[in-house]
Amino acid sequence: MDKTFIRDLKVHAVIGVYDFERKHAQPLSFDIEMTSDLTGAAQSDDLNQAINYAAVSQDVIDLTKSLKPLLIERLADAVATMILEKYQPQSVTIRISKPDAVPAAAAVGVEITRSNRSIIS
Ligand SMILES: Nc1nc2c(c(=O)[nH]1)N=C([C@H](O)[C@@H](O)CO)CN2
Repeated sequence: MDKTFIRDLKVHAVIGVYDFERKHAQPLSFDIEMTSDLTGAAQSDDLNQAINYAAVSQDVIDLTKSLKPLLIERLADAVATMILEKYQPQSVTIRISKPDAVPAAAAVGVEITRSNRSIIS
């Protein structure tokens, strides 16, 4: 399946369970993969037929800055739901890294995959 991807999208946002994390924004990095058939965009050469990765990036930044979640899992799920509903890929995989959370680690975080079927109930 074809993919549109965003790699290492950097966002500063409030996230975390501890008091000190609620007082200051911290860096996050997103890797996002969206599967869809890209044949229509390729044949038409029309951005409207594609998943606009610049628009997705801005929506991810805006949602992340406004949500201020405790858990990175909640953020990942909210971002996946927004992308599925607004951009209609067949599936989306979101990996979010918190590079400053555990000093001994290069980064910690989560990766989730959601498909359009999984949000239809
Ligand atoms: N699975 C998770 N574990 C932890 C999270 C999280 O969001 N998901 N968050 C924290 C703290 O906020 C941490 O980032 C501070 O070091 C701990 N574990």
